[in-house]
Amino acid sequence: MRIGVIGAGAIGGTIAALLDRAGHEVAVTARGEHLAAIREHGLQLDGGWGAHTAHPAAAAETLTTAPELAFVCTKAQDAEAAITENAALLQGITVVIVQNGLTGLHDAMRLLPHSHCVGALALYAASFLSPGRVTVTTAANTYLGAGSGDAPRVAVDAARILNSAMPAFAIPNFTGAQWTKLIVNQINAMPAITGLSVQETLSDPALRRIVTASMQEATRIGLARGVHYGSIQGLDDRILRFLARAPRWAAQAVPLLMRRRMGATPNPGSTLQSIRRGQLSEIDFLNGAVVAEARAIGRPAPINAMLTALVHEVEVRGAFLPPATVADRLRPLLD
Ligand SMILES: NC(=O)C1=CN([C@@H]2O[C@H](COP(=O)(O)OP(=O)(O)OC[C@H]3O[C@@H](n4cnc5c(N)ncnc54)[C@H](OP(=O)(O)O)[C@@H]3O)[C@@H](O)[C@H]2O)C=CC1
Ligand SMILES: CC(C)(CO)C(=O)C(=O)O
Repeated sequence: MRIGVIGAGAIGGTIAALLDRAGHEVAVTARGEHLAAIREHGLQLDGGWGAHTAHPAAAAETLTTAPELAFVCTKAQDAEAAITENAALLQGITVVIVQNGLTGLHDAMRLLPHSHCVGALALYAASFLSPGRVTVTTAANTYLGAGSGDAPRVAVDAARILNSAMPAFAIPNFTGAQWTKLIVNQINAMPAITGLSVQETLSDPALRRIVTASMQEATRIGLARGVHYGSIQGLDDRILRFLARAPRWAAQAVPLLMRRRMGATPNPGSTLQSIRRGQLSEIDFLNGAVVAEARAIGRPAPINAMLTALVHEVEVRGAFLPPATVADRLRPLLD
């Protein structure tokens, strides 16, 4: 099958390389040194799903061939430009938006009224730390769907094709699963602020306390918005309702579960990876989304607001903050 991957970074690069290994005809878009490296040496994947070098047709911005199925795998802030650039080629086909945050699928549907848009949540973790090279640090499922009911037929079909390359399944209540992933992504901010891996930040009691508090705050906002959390990554509506009201010492079981599922290979998280590359991060679509959802119902989300502000501070200063400084800055907000 002819498959296009728009934004072949950590997540898209993994999808592209594994679909190539499964025998599909893959074309990608990428930029700068990464694009040059893919053209010269191929797209090199290693880590959790083994090593493979793919040689996809690679271009900046616009796919070179019309795909029969496409994946959009940019960071949230780049998705609109990437989709618009490729809109003509995406008409009439299924387009899978692999993105954290709450708005990716909805925005794609608006931009591509003549395509079949499907959302996807990658539970695997991947690092794109040097041009042309992607490492899978945690191998795990990808879930596809749309809306709050059963998965639409196009999601089932797209999941079956992706599943030829990596574990992928269609799920019901995709909207609720996006919220569950937003709670999981509360672990992204601390590495971006401190420069440490996700595992290191969750192993530090003071930092874990903050992550637990931000997860609890985010979960309560979701519940106040009427969210029924979807079941992914060992979490579901029942566990997240527990997280929302549990004392913090008990609630930390959730970030500790995240750490255990991640395994031992250090995972910087996708937000820290952007910062290390000197790019603006996706934080406004992660902790920032919680602040926006809270504002919509006239509630504050001070911990998520502070974490968003600290990530922006690191983006501007170009220097990470020591864990003790982060703990001091958050202390007044923790009860
Ligand atoms: N990495 C991970 O482990 C996980 C990430 N996610 C989510 O998946 C999504 C993708 O993240 P990730 O793969 O880490 O991001 P990356 O930054 O690694 O990859 C995105 C790629 O898209 C490229 N890109 C952006 N805009 C365009 C464009 N207009 N044309 C061509 N290429 C473009 C970027 O180039 P450039 O670098 O030049 O901007 C980059 O190479 C995010 O929403 C993230 O939160 C979800 C689960 C795990
Ligand atoms: C869950 C996690 C941290 C896995 O890498 C992720 O989704 C991300 O990096 O954005």
